[in-house]
Amino acid sequence: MKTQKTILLVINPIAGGTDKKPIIEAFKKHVSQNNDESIIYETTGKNDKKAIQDLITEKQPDRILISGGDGTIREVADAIKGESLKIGLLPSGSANGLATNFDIPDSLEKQLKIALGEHFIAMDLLEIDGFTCLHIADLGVNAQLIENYEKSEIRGKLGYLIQAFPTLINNDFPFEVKIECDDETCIEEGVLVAIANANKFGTGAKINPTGKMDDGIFEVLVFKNFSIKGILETFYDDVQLDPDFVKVIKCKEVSIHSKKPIAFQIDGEFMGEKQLIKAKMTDSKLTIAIPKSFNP
Ligand SMILES: Nc1ncnc2c1ncn2[C@@H]1O[C@H](COP(=O)(O)OP(=O)(O)OP(=O)(O)O)[C@@H](O)[C@H]1O
Repeated sequence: MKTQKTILLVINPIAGGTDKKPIIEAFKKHVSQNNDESIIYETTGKNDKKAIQDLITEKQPDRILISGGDGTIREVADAIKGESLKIGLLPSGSANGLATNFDIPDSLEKQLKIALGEHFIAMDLLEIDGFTCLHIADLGVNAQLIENYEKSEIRGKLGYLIQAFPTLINNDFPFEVKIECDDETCIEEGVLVAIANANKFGTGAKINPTGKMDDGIFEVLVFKNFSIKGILETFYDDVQLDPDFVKVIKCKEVSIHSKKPIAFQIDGEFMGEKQLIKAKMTDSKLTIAIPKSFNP
């Protein structure tokens, strides 16, 4: 009988622009302390999904730890779709929206204990226009902000704030959308339409306080007001879900139509300008090791 476990680390060497040696060393130490076997796969940015799938077939790992940003987690989620493999998170990207949602701590030692621990969530996975979405996608002001931020030189929250003002003065906002959900169709005007499985943006702002990540349902949120103060509070603080400010629709499938092309993003990645977006809840779940204190 196989008693020794095999733990695969998928690590993105360029994520967050940081040196990954300390992560690799700490990973090896923790795995060997448990008398388990460690395997390391460094992503290349080309054909990683296939390489990860081949490694899984060959080595049959018991768990996959992921060190990178949301892009690397999405790559692994796509590679293991339909399999019941457990994953753990060692966030090291410039954007770690999913880890922020699970309150994963900053300390690498604590991250490793959680990632190799026995407390899990079976997280819902959304499919939006053929792409996997882990936590939040949106149309409008936030996606525009991400595009402007990607083009700018200033990083971190300050970079977002500096970009916020020209973004908000953009003539495209507010915009009108037709939303066709499970059994509801409505026309709304807003500055941001979010499709949310999670509660928080990568900035930590709790935009969807009633959302649960394992309930088989997602929320469509329409932020209606064109108020700079309201929008900034939405990004950086917890929002009050005042129905005058935000409409919330719970559903399993949605089509969102806009008369004009509007900036769109999935999990912090700018996807271009879109007029039609189709999102649905999938049957796949992602089993993720999370802190014991996390209450989904
Ligand atoms: N060795 C590599 N060289 C160049 N790009 C890579 C490499 N490995 C992965 N990538 C790319 O890294 C991206 C994923 O990065 P991820 O989101 O995990 O980290 P990040 O630091 O948050 O990235 P970003 O700065 O784009 O937000 C993917 O586009 C992937 O193709």
